[in-house]
Amino acid sequence: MPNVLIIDDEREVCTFFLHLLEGKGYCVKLGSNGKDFSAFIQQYSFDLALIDVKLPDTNGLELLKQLKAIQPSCKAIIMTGYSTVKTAVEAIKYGASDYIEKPFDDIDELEKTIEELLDNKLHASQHDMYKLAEALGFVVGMNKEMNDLIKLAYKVAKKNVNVLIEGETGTGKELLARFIHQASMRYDQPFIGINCGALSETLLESELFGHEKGAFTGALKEKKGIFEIANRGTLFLDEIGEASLMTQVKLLRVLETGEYLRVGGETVRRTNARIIAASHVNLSQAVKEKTFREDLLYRLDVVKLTIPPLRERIEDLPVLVEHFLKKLNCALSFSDDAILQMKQYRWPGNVRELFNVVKRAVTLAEGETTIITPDYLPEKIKTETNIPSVPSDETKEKEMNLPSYLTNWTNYILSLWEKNERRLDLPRVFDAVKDLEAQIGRFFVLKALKETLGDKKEAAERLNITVRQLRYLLKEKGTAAKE
Ligand SMILES: Nc1ncnc2c1ncn2[C@@H]1O[C@H](COP(=O)(O)OP(=O)(O)OP(=O)(O)O)[C@@H](O)[C@H]1O
Repeated sequence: MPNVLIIDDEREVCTFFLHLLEGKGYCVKLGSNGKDFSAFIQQYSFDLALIDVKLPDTNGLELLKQLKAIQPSCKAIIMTGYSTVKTAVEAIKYGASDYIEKPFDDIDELEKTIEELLDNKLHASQHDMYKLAEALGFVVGMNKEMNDLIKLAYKVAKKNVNVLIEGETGTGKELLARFIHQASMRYDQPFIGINCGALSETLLESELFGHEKGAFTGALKEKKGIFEIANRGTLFLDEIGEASLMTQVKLLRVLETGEYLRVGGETVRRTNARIIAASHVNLSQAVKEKTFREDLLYRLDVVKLTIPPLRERIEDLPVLVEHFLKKLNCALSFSDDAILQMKQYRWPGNVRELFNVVKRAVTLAEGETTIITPDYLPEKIKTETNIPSVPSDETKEKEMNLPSYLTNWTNYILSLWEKNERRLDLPRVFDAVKDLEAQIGRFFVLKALKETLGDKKEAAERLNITVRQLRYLLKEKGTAAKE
């Protein structure tokens, strides 16, 4: 019989779950604060915990972290009010299986979610997730960050929240947006994309909101905007960072109220389109530079998904190449050294650039050979080598991705080893070795900090180093290397 823990300070919520779950034969424990949680978690082992975000003495995220540290196999659902949806999405990143919004208006859906978690159907739904990605030609690969990203995307797809996708050009932002649309309840409604950078201000406004006849010179007929066409579907606002400040104000109004006016119109119209916005520039930075409105960013990034650049998931290059060869219907293959060379390149144009390189190589090689060697690669790929990327401060929270760093590092050293060139820049190898030491130190520190909920002293003790060394490994400013 599954053991379920409910932590909520609203009596009615607790009573509701007690009736619902005891009726199914589950064993239910009720608590109303962090203290109750600690007492129960020491005493019993749970299969599922439903935790409210807002509690009188703590918040649900803290409890979730403790739960995952003490009873990692216990599933968790976070309960939230609409205004705390952002926190709920954070919770999924910390290991919650799902979140539910209060008040609960779809009890059947709620029961289904709970039953699926307890029956371990999560695995089956992940299977569906990979099948959907495959059907859309979206290669997920082995990279942990990409896998976490797609799992989060799949979970939030079913919720009616706006999503912001950030990532360098060509990383697959639009493909991910399509994946979210297909995984959502809106899959049978239109998915409409618009590039906010490609149109002038007036045209963009008229594309978004539509216009009335005679609204401006050239507006000979009335026209529906894409907010109207994508109603009940998904609206993909690509390069949102390029929208003018005026357009941003108008977008903000629609996002706040769901209402808008056609250009030159007076009738207030409503839209129920779900917004997925994408940007290759970092919008928080754009806010600092005053080119993007903070209130609009707040509305858009209820869920933020950042796609890593290809060079940070280079272990997946072979499977992407394989996928593109299939897509091109081509029986050729790449030689090992061609793949190795490609792994050394920085790929500023990311997956799109990779696709173009594969297409070019296939065109050149067809009729000449069945194995594509480095000779068929562009000159820049043959000459440029890529030092394994050092995780930036901004990504340090989410990465925890030691295996992928180690794979990159090993590939890099092996490529130098196997290059068989007469000259080798040994100091570069030494730099890479130094980098390896620093990064491994940092990965262990980040892991320890996660386990100690950010307590630097405790983390340093666990690692047998001083707090000062720990801060140095985190590259905190003003910390000297040695004591
Ligand atoms: N994970 C992937 N699997 C398969 N194909 C991919 C993947 N990521 C990107 N692509 C392909 O790369 C190309 C660029 O992808 P997409 O247009 O989604 O990128 P983007 O980030 O939206 O680009 P931009 O910033 O230039 O708008 C497309 O042809 C897409 O199919």
